[in-house]
Amino acid sequence: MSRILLEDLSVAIDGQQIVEQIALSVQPGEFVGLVGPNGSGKSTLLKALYRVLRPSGGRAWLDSDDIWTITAKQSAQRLAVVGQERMGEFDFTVTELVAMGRTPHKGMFDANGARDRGIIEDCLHQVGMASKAQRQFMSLSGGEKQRVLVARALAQSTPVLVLDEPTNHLDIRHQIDLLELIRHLRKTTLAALHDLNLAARYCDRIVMLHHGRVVAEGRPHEVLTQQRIEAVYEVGALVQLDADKVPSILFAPLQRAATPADRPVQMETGA
Ligand SMILES: Nc1ncnc2c1ncn2[C@@H]1O[C@H](COP(=O)(O)OP(=O)(O)OP(=O)(O)O)[C@@H](O)[C@H]1O
Repeated sequence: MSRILLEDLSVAIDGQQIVEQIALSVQPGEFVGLVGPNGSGKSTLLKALYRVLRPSGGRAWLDSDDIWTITAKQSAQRLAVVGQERMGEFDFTVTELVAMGRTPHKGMFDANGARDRGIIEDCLHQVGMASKAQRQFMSLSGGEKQRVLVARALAQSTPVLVLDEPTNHLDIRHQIDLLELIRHLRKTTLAALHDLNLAARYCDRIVMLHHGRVVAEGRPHEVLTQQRIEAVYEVGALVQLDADKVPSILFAPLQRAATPADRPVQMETGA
């Protein structure tokens, strides 16, 4: 089990601070959701963690190692990523692509052994893509591609997962399936998520960014309050807590939610 710790982490692009002095931890086996409006710095922060953008200040630790001081191979053995970048022009079958996840565990010329093949098959099953194992990746739908990229990350067999909008392109059933899977795996997971209701239901903790800074951190019901959502996202929000204190949120344009008559339409109970 591994722990992520960001200490005063800042990232600048072209001399402009994009995220500033981020303090954040993900404990072993914890699933932490990174939320915030468009442009708040979620991807930038994650890129500093998965070694695409070098921090301009502070440190990113993986247990007792600064993530920027270990080798790429060591990092890939410990931390798997589903980023927002799409694959280039090269085409592979689904199996070939997921097999790339095994690379950090092998020597340069090692072929996939029976154990690797078993892991690849298992990961494809986990994301519901086993039936398309022989398809060309480029021929898949957006959601199918996303699930294959998740399978590749799982095939890396790392204790840590870093996911940038992993539910991108997925229909609601596959969003739920994926978040159920991530929660069930109990890896140390930091994921940027846009859907606050799903983040509330599946994350152990939520960190909210705004203008490149952490504005709130804690359990979902502590972070996702009406006042905070309205201030940060500039939308009206009605927040209800269930018996387990899991928030569910109804949204509306801010000005329309200001008066009770204009609040979001009540959910029909069917009763
Ligand atoms: N290469 C770049 N050059 C200039 N500005 C950049 C670059 N990459 C990111 N930014 C800016 O940094 C800010 C944060 O971007 P980032 O992608 O981290 O936000 P985000 O929270 O992930 O947004 P979204 O929810 O839209 O994916 C944005 O204003 C973005 O325009």
